Amino acid sequence: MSRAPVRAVVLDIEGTTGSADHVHTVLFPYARERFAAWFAAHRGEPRWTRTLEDIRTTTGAPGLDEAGAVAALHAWTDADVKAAPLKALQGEIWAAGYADGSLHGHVYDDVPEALARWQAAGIERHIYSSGSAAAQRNWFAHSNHGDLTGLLDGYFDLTTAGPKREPDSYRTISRALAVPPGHTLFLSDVAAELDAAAGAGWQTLAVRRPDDPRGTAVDGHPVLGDLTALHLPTDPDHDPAPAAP
Ligand SMILES: CSCCC(=O)C(=O)COP(=O)(O)O
Ligand SMILES: [Mg+2]
Repeated sequence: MSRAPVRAVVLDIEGTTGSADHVHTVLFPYARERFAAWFAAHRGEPRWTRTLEDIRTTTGAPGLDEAGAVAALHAWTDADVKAAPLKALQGEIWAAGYADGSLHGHVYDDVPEALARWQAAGIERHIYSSGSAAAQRNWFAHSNHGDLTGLLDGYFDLTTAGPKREPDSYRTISRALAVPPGHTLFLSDVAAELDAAAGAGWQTLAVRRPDDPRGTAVDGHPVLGDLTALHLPTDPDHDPAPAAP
């Protein structure tokens, strides 16, 4: 069965466009070591109150104090829980690390060229990650290949789309993009995310990097080792920039 031409590519970060190892051994510890200092530095400010409230709501513990909130952040980090307050605070702490040059985002060598190829073909390019949209943007703005944000059209996260393993999240993105699901391609290293996207009617392809310790297979999905050979046919019936009426 032939597939509809792709009008939008949506890409995962960790394990797909960038190194999962870099996220887990560089970014996560960087934020983990700074949660307590962040609370101490911002005590009593509106963002301190808002963050504490968000953590209380997410943990279901209305009486949680600052020390309890830091403990929850540590526990979520250690278990890689995709909790929105954790992702927001990680993004804020990482931003300072990018700004002072102590952090960079890792992007695999084939990714900039693939994004540029799709851009030239008039195909939209969006990121969907559990990291906050601000964290995603900073990752690509401060990557090992320089500032790649000019190759990307937008960023979806837990707060704007929802969890990555639920088809409804992909339906939300489809509405935001105004691109039909069948014309949207999702690339990820995680079978459950690909299953959810397929459940929303999207096209899917798995990506498993050769350095991934989980091996090269992704349950039930055709797999690419990189994006070099992913040449997407353009849609002759679709003008990505229609003239104003
Ligand atoms: C640069 S965004 C940081 C990645 C992150 O925090 C994360 O949890 C990765 O989630 P993903 O959905 O990209 O697997
Ligand atoms: Mg991933």
